[in-house]
Amino acid sequence: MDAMRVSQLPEELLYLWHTHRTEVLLTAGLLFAIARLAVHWRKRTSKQIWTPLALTPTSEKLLPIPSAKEQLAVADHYEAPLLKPATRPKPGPKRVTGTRRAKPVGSKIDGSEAITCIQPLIFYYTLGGSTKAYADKLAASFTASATQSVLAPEVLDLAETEYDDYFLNSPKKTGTAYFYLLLLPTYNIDTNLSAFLANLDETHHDFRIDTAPLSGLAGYSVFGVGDKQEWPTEQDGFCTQAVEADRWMAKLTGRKRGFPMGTGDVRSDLEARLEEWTAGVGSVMSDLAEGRGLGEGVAGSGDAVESADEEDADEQDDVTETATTKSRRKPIKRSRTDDLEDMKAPIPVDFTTTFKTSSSTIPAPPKPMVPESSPTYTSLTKQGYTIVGSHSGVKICRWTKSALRGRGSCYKYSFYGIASHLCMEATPSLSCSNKCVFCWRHGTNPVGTTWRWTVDPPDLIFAGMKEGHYKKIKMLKGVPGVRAERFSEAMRIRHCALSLVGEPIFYPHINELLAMLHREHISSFLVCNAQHPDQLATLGPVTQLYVSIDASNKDSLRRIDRPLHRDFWERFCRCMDILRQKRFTHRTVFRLTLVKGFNIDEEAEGYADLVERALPGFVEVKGVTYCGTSTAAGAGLSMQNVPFYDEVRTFVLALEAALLRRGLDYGIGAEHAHSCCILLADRQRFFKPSATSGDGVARWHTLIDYAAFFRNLESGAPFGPEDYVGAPTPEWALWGAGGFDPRDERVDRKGRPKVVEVA
Ligand SMILES: Cc1cc2nc3c(=O)[nH]c(=O)nc-3n(C[C@H](O)[C@H](O)[C@H](O)COP(=O)(O)O)c2cc1C
Ligand code: SF4
Repeated sequence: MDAMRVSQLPEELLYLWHTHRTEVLLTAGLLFAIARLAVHWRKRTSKQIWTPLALTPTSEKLLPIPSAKEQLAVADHYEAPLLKPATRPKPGPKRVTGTRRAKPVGSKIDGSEAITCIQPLIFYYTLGGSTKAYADKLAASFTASATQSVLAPEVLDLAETEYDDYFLNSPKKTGTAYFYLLLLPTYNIDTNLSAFLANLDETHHDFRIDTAPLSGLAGYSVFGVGDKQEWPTEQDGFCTQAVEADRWMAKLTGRKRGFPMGTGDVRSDLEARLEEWTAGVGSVMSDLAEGRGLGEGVAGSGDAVESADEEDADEQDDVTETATTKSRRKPIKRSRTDDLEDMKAPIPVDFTTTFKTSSSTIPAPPKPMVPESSPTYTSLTKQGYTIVGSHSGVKICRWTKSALRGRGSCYKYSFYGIASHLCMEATPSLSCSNKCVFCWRHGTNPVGTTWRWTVDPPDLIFAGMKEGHYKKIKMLKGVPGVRAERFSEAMRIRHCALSLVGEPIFYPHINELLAMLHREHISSFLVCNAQHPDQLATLGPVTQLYVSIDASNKDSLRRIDRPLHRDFWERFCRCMDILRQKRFTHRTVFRLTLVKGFNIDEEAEGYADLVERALPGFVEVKGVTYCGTSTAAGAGLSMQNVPFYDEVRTFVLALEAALLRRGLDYGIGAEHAHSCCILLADRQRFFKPSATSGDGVARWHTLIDYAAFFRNLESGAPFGPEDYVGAPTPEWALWGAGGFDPRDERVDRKGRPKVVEVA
């Protein structure tokens, strides 16, 4: 029986298994999981508590848990992650944190190290000996004027100079900052000078060397000695090696051109040019010694706003320039608004928020038009305006910069002989009584039919304008291509265009301001908008008096000028009659700004009627310049409204014909294709035989004899525009010749030479 039960046991077990296998398996799995968890928990606990510190004798003894401080102290050895969960390093480039310190460019001269004196070093190169003689003369002049802060110069012959000592590293002496003066002739043959220039080039491009190894210098300036008889212009080769040296030095010093490069012709003006340059360089070194730096706008020494052109030039000069060098300056967004006068001032500024009209019946005391604390003030200042007093402004126009670089003046040079680098553009009233569609200011400027602001005295305005203008000119001294002689000339204002923004005639003391200009022999061009007949009637002497004629009839004028005065047409017509009277005492000009779709089509006859009514001496016809702002676009203006030069020409011919039909003898006296501007002039008065030529041939005489204007004015006797007619209009400015002075270099937007095409 027992044996039988035993034999049945496997079967029973199998049966039990089949019946309970699920429970058995589940129980086993659960037990296994509990066991695993227990083992795992034990491991963690033991790791946390029992792991001995490295280098500590191993023992089975329970060790105390180290404090956080202790853990940090042994961080290299202790396995910290269980106390502070480890963060996995993110894949990707290693991130370096911390503050990057800016390299102290020019810190020596900007005060991080005390500089007690400037040491000028005069480098020269010579083959024939003349440049050495000039270098010695320069040294003698600086030695004579040496002080404790600007030392007597050392003179170094480049042929005997170790380049690496001076052009790879700059000399170092505690408390001394060095200023390099380079006097260089030009040779179109291979000389040591070519090797010197090649060395500068190599240093700049050597990737092992900082791109500006000479940035520790206080500054530098180059003077070129050349021969204009054989090499009349820079393009022909005049002083090209000096130009090249100047360019390399700008790069090697981190743009520390202390004074514009000077050039002199050995056969004519060298002595005079060198004298000017010496004076300029001398004053810069004195400024440096007195801690005033190189001046705003010169890289490495301050505000670079006005040096935007340098960036352009460098891009064009050196396409391999590194990002490091470029990143020194923020690219400056150029607006197309530089030629302010052309477009009635085109930068949008919100004046409206500042001047809310009071609902009170008690008249509020007058307020400043543009207070210093206003956003308008900040905005205008940022855009390069200098706000003078509380309602006047001054700004350097792009033509002034262009003329300083020998790249041409504005149309007023071709028509009237005004060199742009001698001209100051300003206004004594930023406010106006129109909202012209082609003006950026509409709806945003302080407008009004009467003057309702505080009035600044004219002497304050005049002094502030000059100060602002000269300050801006000085900012340009480090800009590449600025010519030393033009820079020196620019430090004496000869002309003032009162036309920047607003309505100059609105200023209650306009006559006093004009008299102040004239007393300093600064000629005056005043532009007004034919809305202030009373002020026009009482206007005193002006060298040239403009009236903007933006439309030929009432409807068109309302559409385009959007005047504030209800009686705008009556005012306009009265101004025409006053101008007719004034033609005997003033040189009067109509300025027509052509806006396609607004005031060109079929208006020639209407304009001819206005000319017949006012009989201006001249009619300037100019295509509008689109300023590309949203405000202009909001006024319905786009590039489509800018006429082509051909269209301006066609219009002028139509106007000339319309005038002739009325028996008015006007003809085309000059043109400036570059500004899309053409000048019609009264033949009776300005087309005549020249007094100087003596050949009896009649010629256009649109230029002004400024000296004669002041002579007449100071004589006290009555005089008229015929009394200060200048020399004949230059051949290159006449109709069909284009109007660009061939002595200037014409360049495109990138500074490349441009071929002048004329019809
Ligand atoms: C062979 C030769 C080539 C010259 N090439 C130029 C030139 O390309 N551009 C220029 O402006 N002057 C040129 N010159 C004029 C010299 O720069 C000028 O005479 C200068 O005063 C020479 O200076 P130095 O006497 O110190 O050597 C050249 C003169 C010579 C003799
Ligand atoms: S007249 Fe003077 S301000 Fe006007 S565009 Fe010419 S240079 Fe500039």
